[in-house]
Amino acid sequence: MATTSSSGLVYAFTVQTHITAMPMTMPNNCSIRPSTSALHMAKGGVHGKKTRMLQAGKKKKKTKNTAHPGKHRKTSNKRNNNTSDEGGKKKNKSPLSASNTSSQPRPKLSLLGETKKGGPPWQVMGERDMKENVENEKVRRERINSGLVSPSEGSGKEDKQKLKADVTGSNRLLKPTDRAMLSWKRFNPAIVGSSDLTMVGAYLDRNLPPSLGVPEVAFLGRSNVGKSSLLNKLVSRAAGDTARVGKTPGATASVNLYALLEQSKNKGNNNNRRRPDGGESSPIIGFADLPGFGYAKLSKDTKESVEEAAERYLGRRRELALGVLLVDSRRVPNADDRAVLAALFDMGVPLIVVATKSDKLKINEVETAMATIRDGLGLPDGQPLRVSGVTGEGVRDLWRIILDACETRVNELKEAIEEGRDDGGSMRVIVDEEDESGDFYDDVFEGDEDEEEEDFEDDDDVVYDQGYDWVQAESFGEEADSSSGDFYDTFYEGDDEYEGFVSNPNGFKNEEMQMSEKEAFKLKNLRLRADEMERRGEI
Ligand SMILES: Nc1nc2c(ncn2[C@@H]2O[C@H](COP(=O)(O)OP(=O)(O)OP(=O)(O)O)[C@@H](O)[C@H]2O)c(=O)[nH]1
Ligand SMILES: [Mg+2]
Repeated sequence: MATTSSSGLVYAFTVQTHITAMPMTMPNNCSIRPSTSALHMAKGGVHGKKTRMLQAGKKKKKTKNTAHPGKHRKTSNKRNNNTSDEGGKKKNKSPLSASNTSSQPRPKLSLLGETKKGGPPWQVMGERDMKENVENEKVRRERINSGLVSPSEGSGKEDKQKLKADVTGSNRLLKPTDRAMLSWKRFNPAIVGSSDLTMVGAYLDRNLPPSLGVPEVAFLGRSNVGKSSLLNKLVSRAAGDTARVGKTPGATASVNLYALLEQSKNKGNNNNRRRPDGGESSPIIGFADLPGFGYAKLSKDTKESVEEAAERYLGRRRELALGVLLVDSRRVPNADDRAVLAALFDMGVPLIVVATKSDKLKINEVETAMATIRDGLGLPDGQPLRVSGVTGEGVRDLWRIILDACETRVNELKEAIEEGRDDGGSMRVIVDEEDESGDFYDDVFEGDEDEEEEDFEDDDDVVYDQGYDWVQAESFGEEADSSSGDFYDTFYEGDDEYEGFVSNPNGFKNEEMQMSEKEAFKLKNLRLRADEMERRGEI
């Protein structure tokens, strides 16, 4: 029943009369380049010949392209683990471009949202697949009725065993040390709270922020576009629940790294930073709030170092799963926006463009505003995604895209490791041996199982995969009022010496069991659904 992806992970289990798990390949499948015209509108051009990434229109120093080509190749290849020394042989290459290295594979660039015209960008199962599933189920039932299969198969026992074997098998493809990368899979945005987000630090030096060992999502866009507010909104599920994501002019003048922590059973209690075994909560997704570009008030030097920090992060951060480019929904995209889009594209960073402050648009302005951004940036249908850091519009969709992108990035890294293109590096988090018992996770998951039963009782079309059942959760996305801004005062306080996460993984010793239980539950749910279809005479 469960299908494994080409890279071995058990993938999306999409329900809606869907009996078979489908690979969730959204980001790679949706690969699309921005239209050529849009790219060429970016000052400096697509290939970065004349532009630094965050400085649209600025001329690049010649020496960077000619005298030391290898320097930039090294930079650009970090993300893709490319050690080729052919740098400089080809002309017109972006110093940040991984795409121009011929001999090494690179992650496919994706602009999310291309999958289905008019439909959500994450739609993964077409009508044909659904029909096929229904046909398969039909055949299975006929076989049961005609006595061709054993009662145990009819009761789903064999299916369950196969499912378990599939899940277990694909889990085994991951080394225990890699499993920490999958922690986000159990994350449920429906119950996230601001206390789950912690600042790791602000970085403006030559080094990259410390690795959290988990996939990361970067927010970038013009200054004041709403990056921090949106990040806030992602983790603030109720009115007044605001994370400490900074806002003072130029506050985001460094790469501010946040960690979303694993969720504990008793939500909303700050003391739950500690697990029952005394260890600290581990991160499951990293969020980088990148410096806003186009911020006129910064001095030239500061601006340059800020841009360099962002550029370094984007070009080298191997765990970067998704870039979220924010544009103000009321404005026409400018050269900066296009240059950043082109640079991200060139670096092979999967990308979603979101139009912020959608609450400020009147209903009759929405369509035109979105079309203006789409045309201005050469985006595919379905983009930009409309979001509001005030009302929470688009936040659910963004979460889904983020989680999908995390999955894809983990798979890419895993493949790279398996093929010897990557040594694992910082994503290989050391597993704490004391966690072997898995008691903590038994405890956590006991409660979740019940929640799931409730969620899937209804007859609505449910589309979920790998625990993305939050799509249905009613508690999610409560409309909240605007954040006051007071909390920004404490933005930098006390965070300087933060060092909780880097070597604090806990692995998923019990993950096999949890996943097979989860899959078994889904199977049960599918059977109920199939029964209902049969009752209605649909199969
Ligand atoms: N109405 C409305 N206002 C918003 C929204 N998002 C942000 N704002 C406001 O826009 C201003 C800038 O928001 P920030 O989130 O600080 O923007 P930023 O992109 O992080 O800015 P920098 O860190 O300076 O780059 C603040 O006054 C926010 O309250 C939104 O969705 N709707
Ligand atoms: Mg900010």
